[in-house]
Amino acid sequence: MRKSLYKMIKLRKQEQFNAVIAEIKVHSPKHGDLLRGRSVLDILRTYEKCDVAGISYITEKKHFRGSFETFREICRNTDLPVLRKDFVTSVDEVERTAETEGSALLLIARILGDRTAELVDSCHDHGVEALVEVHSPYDADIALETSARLIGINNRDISRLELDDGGVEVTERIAPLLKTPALKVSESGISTLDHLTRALRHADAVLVGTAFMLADDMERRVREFVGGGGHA
Ligand SMILES: O=P(O)(O)OC[C@@H](O)[C@@H](O)c1c[nH]c2ccccc12
Repeated sequence: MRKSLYKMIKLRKQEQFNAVIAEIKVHSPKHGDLLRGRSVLDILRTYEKCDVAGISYITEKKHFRGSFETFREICRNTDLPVLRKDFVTSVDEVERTAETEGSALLLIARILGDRTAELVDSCHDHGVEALVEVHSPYDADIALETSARLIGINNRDISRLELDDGGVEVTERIAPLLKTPALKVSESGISTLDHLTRALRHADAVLVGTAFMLADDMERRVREFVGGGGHA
């Protein structure tokens, strides 16, 4: 059964956790190798222990060294919803995602422009949730024209392939423009608890990769971000 990332974000919020989508990021253009000898499944187990809302994995090969096979393996090995990140531009890729246990697919408004709505509909037709990613007021308008129930605000400029640091001020600027019942996810460049608090003032969830992958004590770092859930 495919799990819903949308529902899991809502559930974590109800449980008074911070809704955190944790990215298993194996490589980044800026930091190079982020696995540092660990396995993808080890990282998955750590994230699972920490009550995250979902898992994100980048299948793009060239810049992020991802693989579709690893995405499948992650999906097979967890009960959490899994988001596939890639630079998807075709219905074929939506269909390929729908053949896995994956929950959601990233669609980047900057890349898809006026085809965004069509691909969102195609996701929904295939039972896959769409997370439409925006970075500018122009992208926000595109996202609002779609039926997406999840909108990601990327704090980094994806066209610069992560060579910028990205700032939470992007979320602060764009989120108020998104007048929609869709859930908002602040993505990228969130590395401190201050960034987290600022992002969650405007967004329902955050998506964090690099800061977790670089942490000396990953489990501790993720728990700090997820917070107490009322049990602390
Ligand atoms: O590692 P960070 O700064 O925490 O960011 C994670 C995630 O948001 C980022 O990997 C990302 C956001 N949108 C993307 C699109 C493609 C590839 C990667 C991404």
